[in-house]
Amino acid sequence: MTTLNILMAQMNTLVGGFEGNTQKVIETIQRAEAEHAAPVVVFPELTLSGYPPEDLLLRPSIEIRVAKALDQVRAAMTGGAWVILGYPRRIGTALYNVAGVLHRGQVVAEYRKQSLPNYQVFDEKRYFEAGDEPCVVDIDGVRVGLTVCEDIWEPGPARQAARAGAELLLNINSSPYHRGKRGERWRLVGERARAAGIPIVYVNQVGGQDELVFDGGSFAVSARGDVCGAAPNFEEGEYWLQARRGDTGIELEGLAAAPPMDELEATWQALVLGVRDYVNKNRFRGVVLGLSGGVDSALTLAVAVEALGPDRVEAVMMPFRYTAQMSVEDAAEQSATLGVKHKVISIEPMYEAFMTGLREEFVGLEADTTEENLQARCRGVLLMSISNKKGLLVLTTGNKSELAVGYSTLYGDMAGGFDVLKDVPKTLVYELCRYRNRLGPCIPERVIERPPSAELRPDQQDQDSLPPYDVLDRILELYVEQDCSASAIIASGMDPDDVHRVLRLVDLNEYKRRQAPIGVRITQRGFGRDRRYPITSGWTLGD
Ligand SMILES: Nc1ncnc2c1ncn2[C@@H]1O[C@H](COP(=O)(O)OP(=O)(O)OC[C@H]2O[C@@H]([n+]3cccc(C(=O)O)c3)[C@H](O)[C@@H]2O)[C@@H](O)[C@H]1O
Ligand SMILES: Nc1ncnc2c1ncn2[C@@H]1O[C@H](COP(=O)(O)OP(=O)(O)OP(=O)(O)O)[C@@H](O)[C@H]1O
Ligand SMILES: NC(=O)CC[C@H](N)C(=O)O
Repeated sequence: MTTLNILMAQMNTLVGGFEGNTQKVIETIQRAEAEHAAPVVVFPELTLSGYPPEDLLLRPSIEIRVAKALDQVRAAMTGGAWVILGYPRRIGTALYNVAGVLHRGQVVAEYRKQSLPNYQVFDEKRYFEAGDEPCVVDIDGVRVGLTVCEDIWEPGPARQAARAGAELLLNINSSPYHRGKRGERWRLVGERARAAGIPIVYVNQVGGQDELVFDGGSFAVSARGDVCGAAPNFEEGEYWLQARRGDTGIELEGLAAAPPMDELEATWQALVLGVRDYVNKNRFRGVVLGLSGGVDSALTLAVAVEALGPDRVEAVMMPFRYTAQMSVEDAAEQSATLGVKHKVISIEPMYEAFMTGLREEFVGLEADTTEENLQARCRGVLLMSISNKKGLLVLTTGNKSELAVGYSTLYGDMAGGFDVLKDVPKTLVYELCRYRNRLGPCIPERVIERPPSAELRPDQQDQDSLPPYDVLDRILELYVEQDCSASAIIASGMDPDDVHRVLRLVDLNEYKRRQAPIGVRITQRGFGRDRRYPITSGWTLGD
């Protein structure tokens, strides 16, 4: 009876980092060969280039880099491993997203991805041509079919592989996280396995890449469609399973089930991994942020410390005349609890200096949001100066609800490099704060309990100018994530005035979002690559 020892290489690659990625691939193959004579080592989609390589795929030297990396892998294959590896491959004038099968130093087969995703954050038709053929390889007596990521989201390719004789399907992936995606994948791949009548091994990459977080969670599904084992989410690792020939076909076993993870924990992990990889892969020493005593910066600090450790995180409280004493105290308390460097710098002198400089310009003009924005801008200048001097990335703290309605100041609290909560609605910010505090002391309770305020004028509260956050977030979810019209949102029971006001703000503030830093995507519709609206537009608002 044939047994294949399959290694799921749930790897964290660096986009464009061919040398490092290749080295990791080689080390993984060598470790696998030390365990078994002829292991099947399965890597994620576009392993050598990382995913998504975007316009690096258009650079003339891409082929040379891929060829060099492949040569290095082939030369290092001194044992009996079968390696399934992802890379871009030019054939004639066309570029394909391929899964190559390497054995004894040779590329013995190449499968060309057939379904090219071109929606949400995906843009593969800009770069790749689609393949149209199945690829089935005999690996030690088992007929193994190959597919690449989006292929499994459509019914065709798995069935096609089974018709071509595949008894087992290996699907290599670069599948980013969004809330609920693990369940979606399990159901979908289960259906495909049942329909094709063969088991499927699904190998995903892990790690942060700009706004995307790949959550790993590689898994195996039986021909009946049942998940028969899963690797952990959000962790790089190598996980073995066995494929054996049973009475009714190939059976998968030996992969333990990773403990279930609820969606709040998964979201927390996604934010942490997103920040860690962005900071480390861009070689920052650490991060700095403005800590106000409010929930957004409190949660941002908590994520940063989990991602990087307290020694790489600095918090700066920058009080002004409207800052409550409670805010100063709470910020200091959280910094002390987490053990981060905490600095207090008053913005009074710079604010006064700016107002003095503007005095003549502003003669006869009423005080308005200009003065409020100036406070935020003084803070932005201080944080960016600290960033420049110390090589620390400035984390901004704006959440999805604020970014949606433009409730933030350009070149003020929007100044910075990475917005941790960019895709986290305010109501979820609160849930995440409570989740974090259940793990151990972190955010002072008072920060979570008090009504949110930007403290830009006396006694200001966010809810003075916006509907309550639960209402706001419901409207935003329907409009931004589910593409509902104003009338559909009103028909769902929301107040018409609230709906019109919020939708108008969302549409008007496209210009602001276009200048916002990137941040971790955790929903199916973030304010990043998957929402592209014109700024200059004559479209009737809200329809
Ligand atoms: N279409 C367009 N294309 C390009 N630029 C455009 C533009 N429309 C306006 N602008 C520019 O943008 C400026 C207006 O934007 P900006 O300067 O940001 O100021 P603005 O949006 O007018 O004011 C900021 C708002 O955010 C609130 N806020 C600020 C800070 C923190 C928080 C919080 O709670 O976290 C809330 C604050 O209370 C105020 O309501 C205009 O003066 C103009 O220069
Ligand atoms: N006194 C302050 N000291 C330090 N940073 C501040 C201060 N006030 C505002 N900031 C920075 O500007 C961001 C926007 O703050 P603001 O208070 O205006 O709104 P917010 O969205 O309610 O944020 P938070 O919940 O963190 O207060 C804060 O998250 C923080 O990074
Ligand atoms: N790289 C891909 O083909 C990813 C597309 C796929 N639908 C996913 O999100 O998992």
